[in-house]
Amino acid sequence: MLEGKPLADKMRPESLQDYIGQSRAVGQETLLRSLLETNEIPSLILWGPPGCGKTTLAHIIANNSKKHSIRFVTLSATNAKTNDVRDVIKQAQNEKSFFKRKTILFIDEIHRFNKSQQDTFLPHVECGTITLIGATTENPSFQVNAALLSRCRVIVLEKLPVEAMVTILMRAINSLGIHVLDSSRPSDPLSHSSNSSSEPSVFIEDKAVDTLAYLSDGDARTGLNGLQLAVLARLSSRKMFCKKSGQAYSPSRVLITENDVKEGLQRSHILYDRAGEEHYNCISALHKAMRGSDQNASLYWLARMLEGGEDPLYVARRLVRFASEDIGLADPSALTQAVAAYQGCHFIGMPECEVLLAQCVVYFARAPKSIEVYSAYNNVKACLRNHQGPLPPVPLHLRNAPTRLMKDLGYGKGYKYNPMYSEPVDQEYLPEELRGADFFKQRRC
Ligand SMILES: Nc1ncnc2c1ncn2[C@@H]1O[C@H](COP(=O)(O)OP(=O)(O)OP(=O)(O)O)[C@@H](O)[C@H]1O
Repeated sequence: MLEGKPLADKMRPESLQDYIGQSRAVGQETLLRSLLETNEIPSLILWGPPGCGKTTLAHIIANNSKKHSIRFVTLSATNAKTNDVRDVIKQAQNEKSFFKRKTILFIDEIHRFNKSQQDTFLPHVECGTITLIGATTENPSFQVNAALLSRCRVIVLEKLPVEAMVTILMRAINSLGIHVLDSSRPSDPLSHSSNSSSEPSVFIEDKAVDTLAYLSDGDARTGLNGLQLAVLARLSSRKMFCKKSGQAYSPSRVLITENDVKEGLQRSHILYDRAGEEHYNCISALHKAMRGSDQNASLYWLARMLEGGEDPLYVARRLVRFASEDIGLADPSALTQAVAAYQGCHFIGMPECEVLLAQCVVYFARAPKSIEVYSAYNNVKACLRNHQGPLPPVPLHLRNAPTRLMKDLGYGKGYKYNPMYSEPVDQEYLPEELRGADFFKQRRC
């Protein structure tokens, strides 16, 4: 059972009965549930974080539709070309006109198709030649053509909660024949049960299951792969031990501990809590390392986040902020670099975009730093916050006077239009009571 395909693939549910959680999207009372049960599948966009069950839900729909002789075709936007899409559409047209058979087209990672590729489906979804099911981890409002989006029902799938993760892991644990040890009743697992088969009995601590469920951060694939690696690592270390000590490898009992699952997770997915504290700790460490001009530490914290599955756009957004907050006018092109890195990440996604972020992070670590604008702006904000009473009015000479009445009220009166003067113009731009304020030197409010 542990050899060959990843455990996550082997455990993929075949029907809605085994599909855990996501009750808001496909619970008993939902519209989608009734549509699926009556096999009235509308075009759908399944939107949710990695490993929450988008592909699985599409597979369940596929199983259902095959029973009703509906064709189900899958394409992945990461490698499909526009021609592949055209072929599928042509085939769907033939099936519809000659055999009256419907086609459901599932496109994984639909956000990776550009807008014109997405346009290819539009008329065929509209006239019912294909029912489109797209899966995406990205917000479809930005990633899917508005016209296509308006013809699809968007189903939002959520990160799987810890309890759902425990259920999914327990299903795998049971199907692998692993025994769960109850930590409230400590006993030696090696004397737990007799074992007459040629396979070793595998035990897992209950707290190891909880830890795995918690650290998988709502991603069932990560959890199942972590479990698989922990079991395989334990079994092979047992074999190694027997080999080294010259003992014959005999059927025995193997215990998977909390540490084993942590190690298993670390291998499949660097231990990193994307939603929790670790996320904020790492981004803060990256920011401080760049501020301190330490290029090695900057790269290290970047890699910790990306290898741990962090959203590259989250990091890129922080870089945009850093460019102005910490580098500012000491190197104004830093902001251009950051925005370009953000757009690049947006275009190509992970893993290709990692080097864009690395380039930007090293550039920032090496760049001269200035907080001049950042501090001055903070001084202005403090000035506004601390102001007592009503804020001063905009001086009349600085006001625009688009109407006669405004002119009559003195708007714009006495304003000196700078391009008309060859000498520096003596003119006040701050309200009267702030005259002489210098936010760049110190607060004066
Ligand atoms: N709701 C669920 N119930 C039971 N098992 C699930 C569920 N969601 C995911 N799984 C398990 O996790 C594995 C990965 O899920 P799936 O491929 O559906 O994720 P996904 O949302 O399509 O992720 P990605 O965006 O990374 O492709 C599945 O093979 C299945 O074993």
